[in-house]
Amino acid sequence: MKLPVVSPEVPAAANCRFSGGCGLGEAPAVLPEAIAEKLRNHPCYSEEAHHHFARMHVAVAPACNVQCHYCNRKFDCANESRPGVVSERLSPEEALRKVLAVAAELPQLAVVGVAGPGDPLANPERTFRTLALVRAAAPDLRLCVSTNGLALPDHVDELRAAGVDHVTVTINMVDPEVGARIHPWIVHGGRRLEGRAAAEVLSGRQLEGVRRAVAAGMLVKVNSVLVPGVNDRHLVEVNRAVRGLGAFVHNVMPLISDPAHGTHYGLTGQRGPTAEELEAVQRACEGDARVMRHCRQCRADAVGLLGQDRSQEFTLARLPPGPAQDAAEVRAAHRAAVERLRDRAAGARAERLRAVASVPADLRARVAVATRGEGRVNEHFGHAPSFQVYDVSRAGARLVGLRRVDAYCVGGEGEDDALEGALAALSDCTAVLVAKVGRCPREKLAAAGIEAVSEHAHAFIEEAALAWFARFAAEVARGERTPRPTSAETAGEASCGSTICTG
Ligand SMILES: C[S@@+](CC[C@H](N)C(=O)[O-])C[C@H]1O[C@@H](n2cnc3c(N)ncnc32)[C@H](O)[C@@H]1O
Ligand code: SF4
Ligand code: SF4
Repeated sequence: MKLPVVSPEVPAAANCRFSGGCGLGEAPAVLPEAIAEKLRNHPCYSEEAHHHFARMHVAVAPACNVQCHYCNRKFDCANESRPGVVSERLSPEEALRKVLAVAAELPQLAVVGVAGPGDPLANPERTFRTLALVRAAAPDLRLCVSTNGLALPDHVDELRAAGVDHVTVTINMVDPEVGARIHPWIVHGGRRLEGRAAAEVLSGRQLEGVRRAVAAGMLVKVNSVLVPGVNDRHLVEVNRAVRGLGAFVHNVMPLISDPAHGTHYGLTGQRGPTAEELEAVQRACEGDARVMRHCRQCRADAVGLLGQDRSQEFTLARLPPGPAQDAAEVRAAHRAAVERLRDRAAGARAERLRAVASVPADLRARVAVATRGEGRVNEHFGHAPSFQVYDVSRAGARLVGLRRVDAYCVGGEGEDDALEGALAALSDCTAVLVAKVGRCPREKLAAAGIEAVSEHAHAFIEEAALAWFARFAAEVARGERTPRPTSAETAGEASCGSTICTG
């Protein structure tokens, strides 16, 4: 098999000290080197790394020891990207074949994770055999596990011995009354527990698992699913508890709820949060803690850069029949190229900030960005399945979240609805930066007060955002434009056009 060539035009990573994630531009200065090293190329733990490094999930763990009201793993659709969904389950040996095939094709691959479709630690033999096989065959790849935490206290030593240094634990509550409304039952110690008793055991084990994993030197990310009316007010307490135990980053994710998924929440009409509700909880949790805002809520067999799922290219039937080449040297060259560009971009960023230094400190604007990854404005408005949303000021561009929409430019009867959905999802933005946009959507965006900006196509996101912001600030200064309040400022005024939001 031919090895892919590492492009010298690897995107300028360090255009970014965006907050959230880890703000890796600053990381080496403020974090111990051992931690900065673990962040450098992990796309989920570092907002900046997610532009340049890929992950893959291997679906070796079908069983689960907890039931969540939002999860149904029986439903599969190749086009759907959401947790728990897989096209095929793998044996550990098949997983290794797939890892090596992906590693040979994707120089950006940095992380292999087990994230289901059930729970990795409810399938310990399969999970640990997979980790051992991958470790032996491709030791430069990071290993990562995502668990509900029920069995975590029993496996921390084994995880560490397996070379896992990133663990994600889903914690939706620390109050069993709240927990009973999210997790109807668990199986623990060979017994099935229900309701409050189940939630009490689950919560105790989750917190103990986090404590032990941190003590063992692992970086712990906590995922919380935001369920409006159930744990929205409670997640600040969860945040406090897990920070107290040393969790590194908190990922507050919106509930995905649809009757077609056959989940309890879907069938009972429990809605997901609006973009504003999600942002409000993330802000409340932020304080001095790290909050992840770039999570894509991936499938349990996701492959590629976040937001660029290539899982269907790497199904078992499509893998090369023989042993795939492990292209470790190509991955190392990619890492080195990104490092060089990080150094260069750090200087370029200072220059870009100087260009907006005279903008009033209190002027800010919210912009949406259509991107396919690599840190660039490189997606057509009508093809974007989601937009990254940034708040821009003279301090730089700060990611506030991801708005998922139905791509409207796909033909068919739903086009108008999809465009309306996108307009609603971006209703608190002043501009949308795109690689291209048609005349009709441009006019509709303008009528909704959103400027479609295509002149920075293929530029790096912060570079494009600041260039647009400099022009916007000049127009505001001349009295030609009025700054628009963001949804956080108008608290609930805007509605949400997200496909993950039924509200
Ligand atoms: C499918 S789970 C697999 C790992 C493990 N069993 C767990 O729950 O952490 C991966 C992540 O997806 C989240 N998830 C599953 N279904 C979801 C849904 N409908 N909406 C939002 N998050 C969901 C889980 O809470 C978890 O954080
Ligand atoms: S613990 Fe994970 S896999 Fe199990 S039901 Fe909950 S979300 Fe699904
Ligand atoms: S679901 Fe979120 S945390 Fe997990 S791999 Fe995808 S982006 Fe990363």
